[in-house]
Amino acid sequence: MNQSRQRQLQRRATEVLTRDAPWLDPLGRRVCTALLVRTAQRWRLFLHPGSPSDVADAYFIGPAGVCSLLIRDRLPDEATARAVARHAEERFAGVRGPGGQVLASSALRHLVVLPGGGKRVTSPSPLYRVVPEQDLDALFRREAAVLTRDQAQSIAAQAAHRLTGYRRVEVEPVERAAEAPGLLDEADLTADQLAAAQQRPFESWMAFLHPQQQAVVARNYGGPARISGPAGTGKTVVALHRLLHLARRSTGPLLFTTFVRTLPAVHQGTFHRMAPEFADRVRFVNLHAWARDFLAERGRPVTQWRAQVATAFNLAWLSHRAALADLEPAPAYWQAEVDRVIKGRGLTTVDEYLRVTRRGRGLALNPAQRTAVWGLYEAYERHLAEKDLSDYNDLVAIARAELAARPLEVPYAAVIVDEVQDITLTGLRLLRQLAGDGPNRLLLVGDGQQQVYPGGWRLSEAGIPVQGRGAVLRVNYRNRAAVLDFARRFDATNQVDDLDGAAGVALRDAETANPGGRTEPWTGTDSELPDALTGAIAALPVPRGRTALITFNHRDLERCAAILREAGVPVAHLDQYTGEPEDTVKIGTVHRAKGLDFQAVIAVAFTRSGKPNDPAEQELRARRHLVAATRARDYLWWGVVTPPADQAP
Ligand SMILES: Nc1ncnc2c1ncn2[C@@H]1O[C@H](COP(=O)(O)OP(=O)(O)OP(=O)(O)O)[C@@H](O)[C@H]1O
Repeated sequence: MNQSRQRQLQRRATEVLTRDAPWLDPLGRRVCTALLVRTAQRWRLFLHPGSPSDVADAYFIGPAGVCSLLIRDRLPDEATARAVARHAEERFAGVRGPGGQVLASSALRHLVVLPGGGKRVTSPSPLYRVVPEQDLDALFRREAAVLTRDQAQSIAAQAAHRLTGYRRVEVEPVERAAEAPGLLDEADLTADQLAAAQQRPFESWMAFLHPQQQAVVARNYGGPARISGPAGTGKTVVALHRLLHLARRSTGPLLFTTFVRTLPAVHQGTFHRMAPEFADRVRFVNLHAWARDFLAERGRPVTQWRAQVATAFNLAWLSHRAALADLEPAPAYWQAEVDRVIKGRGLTTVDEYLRVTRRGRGLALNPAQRTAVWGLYEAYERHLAEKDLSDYNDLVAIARAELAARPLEVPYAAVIVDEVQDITLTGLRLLRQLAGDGPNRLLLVGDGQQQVYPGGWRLSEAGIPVQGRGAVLRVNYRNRAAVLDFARRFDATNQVDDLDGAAGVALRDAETANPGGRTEPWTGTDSELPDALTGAIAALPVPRGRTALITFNHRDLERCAAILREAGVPVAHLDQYTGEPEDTVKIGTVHRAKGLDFQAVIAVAFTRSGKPNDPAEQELRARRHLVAATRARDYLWWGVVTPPADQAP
């Protein structure tokens, strides 16, 4: 703000406060003057008259959200802080936004403003942030914005009716001159800034939620809980809001984890933008990395050599394939059997394997065949042991044993697991061990229909009872209607009974929130693909940087990436994606793209000649296709590459 304008506004603010808020002490007067100046730029300030009590001294509403302020010369006690937070939540509960949405409780910020000049104080309570008066400017920084100007105005208008006992104060704007860069004011939330925000995986922190989403965020669960719902219904959004809700109500560390290596960094970015004060308390990390770090800290580092682990399986396969020769599936099927069924379920004897229900595996195996598979597994284990190797399942098993022998010194206040459908049964057991049994400590979030790895389980098999504590979301906010319609065609069966018998919702039954959208199917041969793909990129209806190219295995990804590079299209691998905007097409397999959002998606599926797949493989493929298609918000280009006519099956 330029200096003469600033001085004029300050003069006006002093006059207004002398007239309308005579009760303010010197600190209150200084702080309120600084805030009042901003009301000329359509921030809103409400002051509570009289001596300090257990409600906020002021509410300040603008792009940085709804801030309740205690302006004091010392920190409040815990009871006062809690009463202030409760009062704020009650006053703003049910404030409406666009389309019947409600203000998320996480858009409320509780601040204690202390006099400047002293040394910096960290908040002793998770309920509020301490802001020295000289740091109030931080509220006006661009990065602090969680509301658009219109949203803030609408909330302030509703607050005026709800904040009985408060007085609204404001100053008249003075003529605008050139601004110092970096701070937010009236004209700052322009299309430019919103466009920048939209490049992030979430358009911004969702300040408004569906009433059902907000209820799930704030609910008190008596034990482990489960959020389910089809693609794009806001499960991750709810999980992140829940994380903030829990962070404000606890003091210990929190864990947000997934099976996928690349997702935590993206969600960490979103969470840190909204709640920087909790950056140090929440760990975002995938489950295997957590286990590896945990074991390293305990002086038991586990080194994994992926290529050598693959060799161990290949050697086992060579010596045992004859026993499975009558059965059709390729080695990858048997590798998944060992990985997801035998080791992933923690089976230790052949008898257990003979009895187990092999969920989602398609092919029925008789006892002799199961015994043969067990032989394959034992050979694999021998090859691993010979080279002192551990695979991912071993990592989980070693971490579980270590945790059982010596629990965490500082347990997690809560553990939130996203994309839970792809975690193995032993992974779930590890998470249960980590979270313990207390209420609100374990939240599992996911959708069985989007499982991209084979296998399946019931939560009860992991000893995680969620009956009565399951919530199902059903409004799809991500995909425009045309994209959603396209994705619904995939017959993706749910192999994960994630609600333990309670009825879930399939994508087919999801409600759509966004009309419009466009899809473009293409079918052709491999030799026609380069022209089709480069043509699709050239004709994208959205900026290239907001587009992802998704394939269903690495080989196909390499093929498509080579075509794009040849055509001079800059690409960036999803392995390195953190959600920050850049002008490259993001490329990756569906395993890396799951859980993410892109404005446009180009998906390329190769159909290959050979034996028809078994039903389990077909189901898995349908689920992967559904996941890829539902990554697109506005535009989906769906390419199917068929074999040349002389090689057709
Ligand atoms: N209440 C809401 N209002 C507007 N947009 C929303 C709302 N809830 C979620 N969204 C948007 O919908 C998209 C999908 O949200 P999110 O990724 O949380 O869904 P999800 O259920 O986890 O999806 P998936 O299972 O497909 O990964 C995001 O772009 C998010 O910003």
